[in-house]
Amino acid sequence: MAKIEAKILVVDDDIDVLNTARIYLKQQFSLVQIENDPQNIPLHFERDSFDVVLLDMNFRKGENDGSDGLFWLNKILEIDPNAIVILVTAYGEFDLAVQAIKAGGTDFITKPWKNEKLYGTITSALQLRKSKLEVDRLKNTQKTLETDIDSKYENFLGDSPAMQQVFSLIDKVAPTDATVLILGENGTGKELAARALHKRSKRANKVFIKVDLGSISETLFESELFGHVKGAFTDAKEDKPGRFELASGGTLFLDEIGNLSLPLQAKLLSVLQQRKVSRVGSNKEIPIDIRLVCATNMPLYEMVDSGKFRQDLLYRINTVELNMPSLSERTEDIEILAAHFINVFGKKYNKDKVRIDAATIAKLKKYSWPGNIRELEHAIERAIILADGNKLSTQDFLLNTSKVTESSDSEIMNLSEMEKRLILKALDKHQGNVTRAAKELGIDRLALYRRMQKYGL
Ligand SMILES: Nc1ncnc2c1ncn2[C@@H]1O[C@H](COP(=O)(O)OP(=O)(O)OP(=O)(O)O)[C@@H](O)[C@H]1O
Repeated sequence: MAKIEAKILVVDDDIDVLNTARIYLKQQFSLVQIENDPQNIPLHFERDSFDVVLLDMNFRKGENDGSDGLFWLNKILEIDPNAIVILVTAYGEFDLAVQAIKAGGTDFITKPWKNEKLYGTITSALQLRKSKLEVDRLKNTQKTLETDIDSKYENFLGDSPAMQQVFSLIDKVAPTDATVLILGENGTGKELAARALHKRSKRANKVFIKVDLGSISETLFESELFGHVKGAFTDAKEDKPGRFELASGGTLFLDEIGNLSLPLQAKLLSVLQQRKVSRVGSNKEIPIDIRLVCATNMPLYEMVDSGKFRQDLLYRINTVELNMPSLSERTEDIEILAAHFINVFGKKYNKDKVRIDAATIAKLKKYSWPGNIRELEHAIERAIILADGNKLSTQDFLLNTSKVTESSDSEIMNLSEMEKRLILKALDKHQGNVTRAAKELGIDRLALYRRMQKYGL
């Protein structure tokens, strides 16, 4: 039988006990070290890390108050707060065992032990060790992601009156636990706004969990959001918490909420009303403490009128509404946004001397930007890649603006007409290939499909 990959340290002043333990444990686990002087414990930890420490509670002969064991237990936990320590007590020392567990010990075993009992205790302790390390890893990942995102939030830009209104509303609402519904077209910064709300809330030090409801299938919805227990369905190999549980204490951001089908809307509503979830396959109710932020680019109020979105759900999620202006409503921000993206992509592509001239900015301001800031971001990235010298000029932007801008000067064309023409042009250019047309327009495929539907294309 293959040995279990684990490092074990056994500390006991009785050499016979140590040798017996070593002979048995070496057959089961990949690395076993023994030590008869607890003073050497820090040395062992300097040289190695251990998954499980088996620690005798009474070192000095004749002493059995366990104070030595408790001392060394504390020392080990000081060195490695994730250490898993199994205390070894004499038969009948239950009070001592309880004291040790309260002090941070994981489990205890009485001497003399049966090998199977020792094996069982160590293997379940190893599971705990694995989970602790995984939690640590996730915490670190979260921290790294947050540092990334923090720097992004610093760059939530906009001098226009429309954006100043957005910032002022975020400042007012963020410190409350009010549910916020963010409405706006694709690429207008809805996710940035949701993260800004979290960053400025009392929950800023807790997690921010995003769920893209547009990409979760009907079958996976419950398991993804509410979690499942092992065996609840064929693929449920182990217990898994849902996003609601993971977000507890923090903020849950439900993106694309307008894409939820009516049956899923009912399920979501019920959880929001009860503020409790049950994992799939379990009846146990888990209370959830989340700040909810939702976003969509769909016309939710019209959808309520046409019976596609539940009114009661809308009222649960729209305590405060935040409307993200489209880029065409705030063309005065194009200059600072362009400067910002030129800075970002200039660094990325080692072209940090690249500048843009006033004529090109003027041209960018005339364009309708159906994909909003995301489209501007992509357009600048592409222009920087294509630019030959250090100056971005109109030719570096493949915006299909020629016809649109010229005609928009001479005839009155509303935004929808412009958008429709741009979509047609992009589809035409890519022989009907929606993925490529969407990429060119700087929006995602789903967004393009929705717009094609809207214009009956
Ligand atoms: N005000 C802003 N300042 C700087 N960058 C912005 C701003 N708004 C959006 N962006 C950038 O534009 C891109 C799209 O933003 P975001 O993902 O927040 O939009 P969204 O409305 O959530 O999009 P979608 O509806 O497609 O999910 C991101 O890269 C974001 O960093």
